[in-house]
This record gives sequence, structure tokens and C-alpha cells, in this order.
Amino acid sequence: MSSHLVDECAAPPKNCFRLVVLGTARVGKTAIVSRFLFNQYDDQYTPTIEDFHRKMYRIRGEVYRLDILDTSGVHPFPAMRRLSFLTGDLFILVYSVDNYESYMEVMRLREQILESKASCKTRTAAPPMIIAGNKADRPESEREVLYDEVAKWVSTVKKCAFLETSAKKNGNINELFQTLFELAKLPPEMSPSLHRRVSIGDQAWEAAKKGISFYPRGKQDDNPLGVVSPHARRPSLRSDLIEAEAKAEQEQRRAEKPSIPKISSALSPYRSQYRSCTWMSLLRQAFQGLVRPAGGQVCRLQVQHRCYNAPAAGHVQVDMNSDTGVATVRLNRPPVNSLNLDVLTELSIALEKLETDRSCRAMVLASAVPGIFSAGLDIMEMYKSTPERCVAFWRALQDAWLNLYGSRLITMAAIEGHSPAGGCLLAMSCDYRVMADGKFQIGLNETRLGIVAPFWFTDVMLCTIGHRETEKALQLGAMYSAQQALSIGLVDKVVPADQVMSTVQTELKSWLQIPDAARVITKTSMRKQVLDRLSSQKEKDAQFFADFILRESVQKSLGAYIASLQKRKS
Ligand SMILES: CCCCC/C=C\CCCC/C=C/C(=O)SCCNC(=O)CCNC(=O)[C@H](O)C(C)(C)COP(=O)(O)OP(=O)(O)OC[C@H]1O[C@@H](n2cnc3c(N)ncnc32)[C@H](O)[C@@H]1OP(=O)(O)O
Repeated sequence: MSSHLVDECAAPPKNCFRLVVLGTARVGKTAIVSRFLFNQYDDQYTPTIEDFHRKMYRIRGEVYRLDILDTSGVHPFPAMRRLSFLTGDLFILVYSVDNYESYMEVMRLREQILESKASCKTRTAAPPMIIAGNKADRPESEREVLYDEVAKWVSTVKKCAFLETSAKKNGNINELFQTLFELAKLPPEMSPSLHRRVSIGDQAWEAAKKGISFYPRGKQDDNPLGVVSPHARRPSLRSDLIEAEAKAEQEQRRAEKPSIPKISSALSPYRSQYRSCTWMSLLRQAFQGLVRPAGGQVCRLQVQHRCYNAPAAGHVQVDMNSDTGVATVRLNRPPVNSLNLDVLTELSIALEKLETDRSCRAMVLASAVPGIFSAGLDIMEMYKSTPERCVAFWRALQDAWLNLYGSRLITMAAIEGHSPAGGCLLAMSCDYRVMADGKFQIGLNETRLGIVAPFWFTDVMLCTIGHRETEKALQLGAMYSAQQALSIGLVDKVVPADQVMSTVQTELKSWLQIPDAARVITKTSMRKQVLDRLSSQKEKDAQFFADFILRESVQKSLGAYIASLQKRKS
């Protein structure tokens, strides 16, 4: 490696770290990051959705990479938030000294991070954290959080430090990072005052990436230096997972755990259990601690790299048209787009990303599998499962639905095939539905499986077709043809299969003419009650689902239904 090369790719995994900054809105998270990276302070408050920064260092001949995730204070995106907990190596939790509630949120955040890390069995439980009591420049009369109270609490928690800071006055910002880096055993030179900041233009950065020295010819400079990447883009979920897995391997090696089974043999038994799961999805589940490989041991990761390098799973394909601001999201899990934990997680994240993409105004939900919109929830997720997996699965469904039903975007369902149960829920949760005429069916058929549609499925159907039709539809587990669905208002338009997409595009034109703000306020006010009803009892609902679905009688019904599906086929 050239001693002068500061290349994003040149940092070995052991030298790559992700710092996640969390806290409620308006506590100064972005201001702290901005001080650290650019020594700048902006008095204007602009809410952050999620900002990503990358700083590269060259320290004692080695290249280091620090990624910084500056998160949203209001957290409407639970999947993204959980991912930030899982992928963070070190954390800054920020509260404002004039806001006691923001301090309480910091205490909650710490618990949630530890919970996430503990659920991911390949990671160590307590990552290094520092608590920042920001806005310490505020007059004492406005102070709501006492220094001593926080110091006392922090003294009782592991791998945690505390400082009061002022991003505005640049008070203790350097110390904040220095203390955190020390706690995390990172090179002290990563602190702002201990390296030379290199301001680098795009061209120079490109030169550096090609290995061309950006120092004057012949001049040697071995002092530590740091450069903020001008092109930092948040890595994809897939890259996040690859990196997190690589880290987990390192941690494990460090812990010198003996006799780790090879992943290929360790995970083999699960391939029959989770039909048509890809290796990628199994790995993800293993990473989430939801699948325990044979012998209950943690998997070897060298092999995982090979698996990740295989074609991406891509159960949810997103195609963003930046000219029109319309994204097309296609479910892609042949043969029937059944919704398992993996698909639901991918869907949630895709929706969250579109939600934060300011250029996106509308979304078409469709299928990449001919003849199927979605066969609903993956029955295999509910059959002979464990309570923990059931809860995780249900949470993923809740999140995906909350993101879809609560989306600010214009959402349209292009139903080009069958759409039972969970598939019908997804379609009903959009603003408009176009369905293909012919043999395809749609409806909430849960009772036919011996299960019961949860209250939020019912609520959405009530809002779509009214009380009387819902009552009949749910009790009978009715499946409707496209024409029948049109007659009760379950879909808005029926057209020949090859015209579904073009009809959606035509309909979208009139929706796109409405000013977004007025439309979003209207949509929110219409949907808020239904969304709030689930949001306020997510955990209770997840637990209830797990208890219900694992009942012996329900399992028996599901078993019989699975057999009937297979019999019908043969
Ligand atoms: C008191 C309050 C209670 C609170 C909560 C309690 C309970 C929770 C309720 C949960 C709500 C549930 C929602 C759901 O979504 S349940 C899923 C319901 N879905 C279905 O019933 C669809 C069943 N499938 C079909 O009807 C057909 O497959 C089709 C969608 C019409 C497509 O037909 P076709 O193209 O002929 O395909 P095949 O039938 O041959 O299927 C291909 C293979 O796929 C398997 N399959 C089908 N659907 C599912 C599914 N949903 N999950 C998993 N696997 C599925 C099918 O068995 C075939 O497999 P094989 O090739 O191995 O035989």
C-alpha cells in the first residue's frame, strides 16, 4: 500500500468502524457531527432523516475508516433504526440539558441498543458508548438535567462515558470523540485535535483513490491525517450485513472460541425447514439470532462471504424513476411471493428508504412473479415455529404494514395475480388498486386456515369496503374474483392483465397533480386512528400472535391447510 494512499477501499475490515449518533429531535446531534467533521456550526435547525458521513484516516501507516450515521430524532422508521443499532460499533447518545425527556430517551436508547446486540448472538453485548449532554451553554435557569444525576447513572453502566458539550460554542466536542475512541480502543489520533484535517477537492480525492500521491512530489509526511469523503453514500442493507458479519467473525476470533462449524453444513438442516430460502436469507436470520445452526454454535464467516458474493437475494426490487418521481416496488419471491421474515424486512427497509427520498412522490406495489401478487404470509413461518421467531416475524409484518399504510407517498397496487390474506392486506393498504381480470382472486381468507384476521387487517378492510361487507367477507374467508372485488369496492379498477401497469400509470397522473402537502395531510388524518391503534400496542399484538398461532388446535388447522395445498397440487 502506498503510504500516501487514503482510499475508501484500502481500509481493512478490522480498521472500519461505524459510529451511530442517536437522541431525540433538536438535541444537537447533527451539530455535534458537523463540529467533528467540519468544525462548523449552523444555527438553523433542519430535521435529519438519516445522514451518512465517511471519514478516512491514515495513522501510523495504516488506513482507517470511520462511518458516521446521524440518525433521525423522530423515528418513524423502526426497521432503519433497528439496523442502526445492529450495525453500530460505537454510539453517541445525545440529550439536551434543557430537556429532561431527551435524557430519558437516552436511557431508553441504551437499553434498546443492548437488547438488539444481545438478540444478535454473534455480537458482544455492550458496545462502547458515550452520553453527550449537549447545549451546556444554555443558562442555568433553563437546565432540566443535572450533571450529577447523569454522572451517577453512567458510573453504574459498563463501557459508557459521559460529558456535557456545547456544539454551538465548540465545548468538549474534541474531548467527546477522544473519550469515545479511547473507550473503543481506537487510535487516539482519530480525535479531531490529533490529526491534520485534509481539505480535499473531488479531483484530489479521485487521485488519491487511484493511488497517486496528493502530497507535493518527494515530500514525506507520516503525521496522522484525516479526510472527509466527499462522495459518502450510505451502504446498502446487503453491504451493511456483509460488514457486520465480517466484524462478528473478528470479534469471535479475538474471543478465541474453539471449533466453529462450517456454515454450509451447520445451516443445511434449515434449508428444508425454510423452503426456497436463499443462503443470503438464512445468513441474515442467523445474524439476527433467529436461526441457530446445528449444535447451537455460531457460524463460520469465511464461508458466508462466499455466499454473499452469490447473486443478491433481492426479494424486493425497487426501480426508481427520477424523472417522474415514481418508484416501482416488486415483490420477487417465487413461486408465490409468500411473505416471510426476510421479505418483510426487505420491504420495510425499501419503503423507509423511499419515504426519506425527497425526489420520490409515488410508489407502485407490484409483483415480479407472473400470476401472483402475493400469496400472503408465509405459512411456514407460522407452522411449527418458535415463540421468538413468531414474535420477530410479526414485528416485521407490523413494521412493513405501518410503513405502507402510513406512507406519505401516493401508493398504488398493481394486482396482476392472486392476492389472498396478507397479499390482500398489502393491496388494501395502498391508496388505489388496479386488478387483472380473469381467474385471479383476492380476499382475506384467514378463517379457511383456521386462523383469525388480526384487528388491524379488519380495520383496513372496514375502511375499504364498509362494515357489512367486511363482516361477511371475514367470517366466510371469502375470496373474490376481480369483478366481484370491484362490485364491493375492494379494488378500484379491473382491466385485462396486460393493461394493469399502464392503467396504474394513467391513474397516477391525476394523483400527481394534487399538491403533496394537502394530499398527505388528508391521507394522514384519514388513516391516523387505524395506525395509532396498532402503534400503541405493537408488543402486545406480537405476543398475542405468537401465543395464538402456537396453540395446538391452530397448528393442527395450519397443518391440514398445508396438506390441502399440496394435495390440490398433486
Ligand atoms: C383472535 C385474534 C388473532 C390474532 C392473530 C392470530 C393469527 C394470525 C393471523 C395471521 C394472518 C394471516 C395472513 C396470511 O396471509 S395467511 C396465508 C394465507 N394464504 C393462502 O391461503 C394462500 C395459499 N395459496 C394458494 O391459495 C395458492 O398457492 C395460490 C396463491 C392461489 C397460487 O396457486 P398456484 O399458482 O397454483 O401455486 P401452488 O398452490 O402450487 O403453490 C406453489 C407452492 O407455494 C406454496 N405456497 C402457497 N402459498 C403459500 C403461503 N402462503 N405460504 C407458504 N407457502 C405457500 C404451495 O404450498 C406450493 O408449495 P410446493 O410447491 O412445495 O407444493
